[in-house]
Amino acid sequence: NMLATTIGGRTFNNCMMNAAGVRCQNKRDLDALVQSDAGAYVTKSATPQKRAGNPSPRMHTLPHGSINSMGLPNNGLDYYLNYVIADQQKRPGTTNFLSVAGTSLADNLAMLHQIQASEYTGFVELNLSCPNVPGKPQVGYDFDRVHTVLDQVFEFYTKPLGVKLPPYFDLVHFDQIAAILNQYPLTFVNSINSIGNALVVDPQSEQVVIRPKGGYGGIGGASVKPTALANVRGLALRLKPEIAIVGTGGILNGVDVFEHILCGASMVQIGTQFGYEGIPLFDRLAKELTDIMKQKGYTSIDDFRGKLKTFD
Ligand SMILES: O=C(O)c1[nH]c(=O)[nH]c(=O)c1Cl
Repeated sequence: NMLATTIGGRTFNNCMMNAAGVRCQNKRDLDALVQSDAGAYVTKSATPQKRAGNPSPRMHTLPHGSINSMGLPNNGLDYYLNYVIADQQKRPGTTNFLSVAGTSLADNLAMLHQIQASEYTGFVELNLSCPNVPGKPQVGYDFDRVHTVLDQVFEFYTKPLGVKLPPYFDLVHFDQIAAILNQYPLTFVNSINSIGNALVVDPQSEQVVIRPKGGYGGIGGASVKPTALANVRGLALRLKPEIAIVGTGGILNGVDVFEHILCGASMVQIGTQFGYEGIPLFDRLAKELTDIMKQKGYTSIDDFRGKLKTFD
């Protein structure tokens, strides 16, 4: 079909899925994704143990996007690992994404050892970009740390793995992170996570809109699309072809999916808008994207992936 895509030798019948953290924290949410037209699902980023996360209000939505400082609330790795293993037994041949976000290198390594030893055969998304754990810097902004983490992970981890990156805002940083990532057998890179530590103010109440960190949180939604596309394109132009790109950020409509693919994405993830719209989003986006492709005479996303033109 027109929306099929392949990453790491696995074929998905739809190049669209949820972004980690949105409507994917419990079995009910994940079952809804399994039943939907999404090409895959990703589970809420897991820590080794169940975690309550930051105090509420910790998420706020606005016309042009969302701000969140959830603080990694999740049911713990066992919950999600059991879910994805049960699902792969029920639906052999399907591939999904298990997201892990340890708050320390030791936690990340422990979780990956557990997954390596398990019968899980799907993808792992190693989240190096959570901006909301108080006192914890984003690994993705410390290039030496990224090197260390990936060195230690690939000492033992042999199953398909990708990393979730924060947005970068300097072409030199695209060069630097790509030079590191190209040294590893990564299956994919997911770009971007929310734009971290933004501040939303309510002028009427003269107050911030979320409790944690004095109101600071990660931004998602329409306003981050130009940054998301810049990162998808920046990585597509620099990463070795074996590393697929998952494009995340600012997708509301089919045309936004089209733009992410044009910039080099093989799969796209939708967060903020999926939070608003729920499961019907995937049918709407599939129809809108298919219509765009038909108007342009494309029959597969391979026809235009990465083919963004410049003026020269
Ligand atoms: O606060 C969160 O749970 C969170 N929020 C985000 O916007 N990105 C992340 O990776 C995570 Cl882990």
